[in-house]
Amino acid sequence: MTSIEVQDLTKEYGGKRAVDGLTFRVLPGRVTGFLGPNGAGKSTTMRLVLGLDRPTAGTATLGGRAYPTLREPLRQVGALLDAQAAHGSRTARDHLRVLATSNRIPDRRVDEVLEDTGLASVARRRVRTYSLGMRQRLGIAAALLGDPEVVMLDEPSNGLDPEGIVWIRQLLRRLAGEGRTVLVSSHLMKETASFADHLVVLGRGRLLADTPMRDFIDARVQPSVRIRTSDPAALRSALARHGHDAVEHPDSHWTVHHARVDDIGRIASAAGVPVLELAAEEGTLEQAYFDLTSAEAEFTTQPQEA
Ligand SMILES: Nc1ncnc2c1ncn2[C@@H]1O[C@H](COP(=O)(O)OP(=O)(O)OP(=O)(O)O)[C@@H](O)[C@H]1O
Repeated sequence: MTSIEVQDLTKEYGGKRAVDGLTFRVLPGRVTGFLGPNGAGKSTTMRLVLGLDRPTAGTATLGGRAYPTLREPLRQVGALLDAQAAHGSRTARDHLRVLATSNRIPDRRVDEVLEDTGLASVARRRVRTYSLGMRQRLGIAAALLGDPEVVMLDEPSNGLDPEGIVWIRQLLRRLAGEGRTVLVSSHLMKETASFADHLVVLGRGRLLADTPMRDFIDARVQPSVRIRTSDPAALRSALARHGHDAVEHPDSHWTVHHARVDDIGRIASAAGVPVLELAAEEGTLEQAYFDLTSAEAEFTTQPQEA
């Protein structure tokens, strides 16, 4: 199977570095979430991998080969970069047939991907009548047309309805399960957490993290414990005796920060505190991401004077 290799990659636009000495690999069999603030260089990196732009320095290859040297590129890598790319006056089916013919892909794949992306019933409508979500689906259909080993999608959930969001999650998991190399950029942290195994995070064109998603979160967010009791005074003093600080919430549950659920359970039980509810609160990708990128954002929102 094919991986994406980015090596010492740099891209300057008019002296400004959009991508700055990047090195990472995207491996087959897992979904890699591609994260970073606006302007971090995600789209530029994808464009460089697809040969749509030339690097100032370094290389971006697929299975060791530069995109322009691939003999039948759509069969090796499918990408969604810009959902507006399809010609508005064509039907979705014609758009895909043109792509299939020019890449020597059998016509039956057109019907398969239309079916896969839920567009079969609207395939004879002109693309200009499509909603943003339908265009996204069409872009994904085009990316999958050549049954490629590598799939790169730039913000695929954009414009999708709730059902579409569940669909894309399942699609990405399936593609990775089939052993493909899947790179997906997104600004939606809950979404990314639901489909990614691994993360590559950029900030100002540089690599900030290249790590399994679970490790990324665990390294940055301390776990906490949620607990509810009918005897708050007893809970508070039992926790205090063990050096834990607890915060009470209006709905009468408590959060114990920097704590593990096993330890808090034992403390409560040993002190005879009646426990109505006890749960581990895992750190979220969103918390970990903000922890990493807060100092890196290219555009930070300035508080407005009232
Ligand atoms: N064709 C171009 N000409 C000049 N500057 C560009 C060009 N393309 C990208 N840039 C600049 O390169 C930087 C990286 O942009 P890029 O679109 O790759 O970021 P991104 O991480 O994809 O951002 P977003 O999350 O907003 O899509 C930005 O400062 C952007 O303005």
